Amino acid sequence: MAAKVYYENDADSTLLNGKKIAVIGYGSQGHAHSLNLKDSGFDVRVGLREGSKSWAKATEAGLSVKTVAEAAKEADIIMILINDEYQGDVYRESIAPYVEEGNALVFGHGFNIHFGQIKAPKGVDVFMVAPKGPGHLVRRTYQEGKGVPALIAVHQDATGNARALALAWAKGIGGTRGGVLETTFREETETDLFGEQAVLCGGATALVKAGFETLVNAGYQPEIAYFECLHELKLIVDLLYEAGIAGMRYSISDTAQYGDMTRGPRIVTDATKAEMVQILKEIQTGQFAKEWILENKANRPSFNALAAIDQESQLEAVGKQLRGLMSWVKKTDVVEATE
Ligand SMILES: NC(=O)C1=CN([C@@H]2O[C@H](COP(=O)(O)OP(=O)(O)OC[C@H]3O[C@@H](n4cnc5c(N)ncnc54)[C@H](OP(=O)(O)O)[C@@H]3O)[C@@H](O)[C@H]2O)C=CC1
Ligand SMILES: CC(=O)[C@](C)(O)C(=O)O
Ligand SMILES: [Mg+2]
Ligand SMILES: [Mg+2]
Repeated sequence: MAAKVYYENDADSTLLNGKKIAVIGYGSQGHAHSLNLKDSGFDVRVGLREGSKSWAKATEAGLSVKTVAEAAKEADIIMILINDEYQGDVYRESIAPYVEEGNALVFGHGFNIHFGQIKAPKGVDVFMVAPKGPGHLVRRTYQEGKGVPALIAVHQDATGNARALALAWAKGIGGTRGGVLETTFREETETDLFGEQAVLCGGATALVKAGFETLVNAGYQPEIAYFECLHELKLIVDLLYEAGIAGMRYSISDTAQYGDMTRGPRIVTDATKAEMVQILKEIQTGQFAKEWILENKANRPSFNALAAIDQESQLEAVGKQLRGLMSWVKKTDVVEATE
C-alpha cells in the first residue's frame, strides 16, 4: 500500500495532557470532538456565541461552555468547528485577537485556509484533523469503541510539534481506531468538496430522487418506490462498506449483478463523467468557493429555495411516514433534530 496509515500505536495522545483545548462550535463535528476528547480525559471547553441554542446542550453534556472569545483566550489549542462560511468573520472578530505564539489553530476541513479566508499569524501551529464521516457518527462510533477514519494535515509548523499534535487529536477523537492518513490542506479541501458534491451527497441524493420519480411517474406505488430507491440503498451500501463491490455482488442475485454490470454504466455515462471533471475544475479554480461565499453574503437565496423544494417533495413525505412505521429504525439524535 502506498499511503501510510496511522493507528493507535502511532499516536501519542499524552501530548494533549495539560493543554487547554477550545472547541469552537457545538454542531455536528463540534459536539463529537469536544465530547470524545473529554471522554478521552482532556481539558475541553466549548466556545459558543451568546444566546446559542447549543449552550444548554453542551452544558448538560458536562462541558464547560464560554463565549468564543473567552474560550479562545484561555486555550492553547483552538479547534474551529463552526460553519465554513462563517469562520472567517468569527475568526477575525473573536479568535484572532487572542491567538498567542505557540498556540495551535486547528480545522476540521481545509476550506478557509486553502481558499485564503483565514490568514493565521506566524508563530502558531496550523493543522487539520478531518474525520471522513458525519459528526454524529464520529460520536456514535467512539462510544461503541470504534472510530471514523480521519485525515491530518499541517499547514504551518511553528513549534515543531504540529504533526504529532494532529495525530494526538485524531487519537483523542477515535480517528486512529479507524485509520489516519496524512494529506495537505489543498488535497483534503478539493477531494472533500468533490466527494460530497459528486458522490456522497449530491450524487447519491440525485440518484435516489431520479429513481423514485421514474417509478412514481410510471404509476408504481410511491411506498414501493421509496423502499426500492432509498431504504434499500443503505442495505446495499452496508455491504459495499463491509466487503467492497465484490462482497456486495456476492450477496445479491446473479440477476441483480448482471443488471448492475450492464445497466450501471448507462446511468453514469461518459457525459456524467465529463460533468464530474467540470465540477472538480470549479472546485480547483475556487469558482465553487466564491459562489458559496457570495451566496452567504446574499443570505442564501438559492440554498433556502432548493432546500424547501426537497423538503416538500413526495419522496420525503412518504419516507417520513414509512420510517415512522419501522420500529427498528431508531429515533436517533439526527431523527429527533429533523422530524
Ligand atoms: N458535518 C460534518 O460531519 C463534517 C463537517 N466538517 C467540517 O466541520 C466544520 C463544522 O461543520 P458542522 O459540524 O457541519 O457545522 P454545524 O452547522 O453542524 O454546526 C455549526 C456550529 O457553529 C456554530 N456557529 C455558527 N455560526 C457561528 C457564529 N457566528 N459564532 C459562533 N458560533 C457559530 C453553531 O452555533 P449554534 O449552535 O449556536 O447554532 C454550531 O454550533 C466545518 O468546517 C465542516 O466543513 C468536516 C467533516 C464532516
Ligand atoms: C460528512 C462530510 O464528510 C462532509 C460531507 O464532507 C461534510 O459534512 O462537509
Ligand atoms: Mg467529508
Ligand atoms: Mg465536507
